[in-house]
Amino acid sequence: MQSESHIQNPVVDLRSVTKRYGHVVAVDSVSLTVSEGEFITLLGPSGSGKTTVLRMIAGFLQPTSGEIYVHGESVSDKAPYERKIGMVFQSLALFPHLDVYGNVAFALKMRRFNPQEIPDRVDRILEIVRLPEMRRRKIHELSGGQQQRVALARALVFEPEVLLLDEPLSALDKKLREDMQLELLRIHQELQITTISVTHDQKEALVMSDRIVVMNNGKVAQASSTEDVYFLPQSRFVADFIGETNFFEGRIVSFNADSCVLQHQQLRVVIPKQAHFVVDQEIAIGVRSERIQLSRHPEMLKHLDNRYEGHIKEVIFQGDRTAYIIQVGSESVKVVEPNLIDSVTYHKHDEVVIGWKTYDVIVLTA
Ligand SMILES: Nc1ncnc2c1ncn2[C@@H]1O[C@H](COP(=O)(O)OP(=O)(O)OP(=O)(O)O)[C@@H](O)[C@H]1O
Repeated sequence: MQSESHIQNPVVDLRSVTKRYGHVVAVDSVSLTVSEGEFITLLGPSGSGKTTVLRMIAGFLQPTSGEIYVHGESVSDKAPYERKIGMVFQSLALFPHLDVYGNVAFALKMRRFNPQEIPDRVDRILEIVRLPEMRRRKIHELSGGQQQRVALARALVFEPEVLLLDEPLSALDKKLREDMQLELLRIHQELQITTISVTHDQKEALVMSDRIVVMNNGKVAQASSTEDVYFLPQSRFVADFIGETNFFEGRIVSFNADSCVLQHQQLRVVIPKQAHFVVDQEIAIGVRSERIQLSRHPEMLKHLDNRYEGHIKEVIFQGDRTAYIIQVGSESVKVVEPNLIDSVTYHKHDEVVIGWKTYDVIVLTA
């Protein structure tokens, strides 16, 4: 799935890595190359194998088969502390009896840095995570966001080649999590450290990453740039996991110049033509909820290739936007609109027309 063309200076390279626990295949033949300075995120539902991949890279777990390389060298026989990898866990794992300085310095002492170098190194990294004045505070005297920064400083202070982040922001409330995402981005831009992060929060993955690796059942479902994962999902799983998508399955019934017509029950949908399509072929398509236009007046959507009449079945107010469930024949279609005025535009039972352009249709290949 991953295009090899953009890979420059590979830092971490997983080659057909599998991890089994008895009959459970936690990670199933994952191959992935991470370039120097890249920020990639492993994204997927609970149990899809994200943490297992990260723990194998860190050296806390051994692959059942396959090989992991860091800077071209196999790391199979290296203990975690020999791998030059910094890691921040969800639990942070800070030492409560040590102050901020002691926690950060610990990472250097453990790696036997010259004691004379330690104070300067700690001070430099505390500047970068913006905690210099907190040096002598105990961990319980810090806010959640500040503790997060200490954990990050401890993972970065020995200048690792790779930074691994295992859901480090998931315990924070939404506002703080968003602030810390930007903070992490800033630090990543400043240090240019190759980073592999794990999350099941799609927004976090989209905000932070250069590339997203979507995992499902221990396998890589798609590894692409953030924009491609969103705009060009390759499978129903990816289109469903990231963003909100309406799916239709049907048969191709006819062809036009650069489009063709899919029959899905009573709905005829004009979709972009692909070279391999033939009449009667069964395919699945998706249409993002935010791409569907909605109006009370059929003439307003006259210009769209795909137009259907229906009525509002449900209104779900979400503050900045409203989701409408619209009954179109026997189908329920979800449409999302931003709230641009001080009231919800449509109400239950309203007769409406919905529509979308041919190129708003995502053809799902898998
Ligand atoms: N020590 C273990 N023994 C048996 N099965 C395990 C073990 N560790 C993980 N698994 C299984 O391996 C699979 C992948 O687990 P993993 O923790 O990597 O998933 P994850 O995507 O990180 O999930 P989450 O988002 O919930 O942390 C799951 O089915 C899990 O139950």
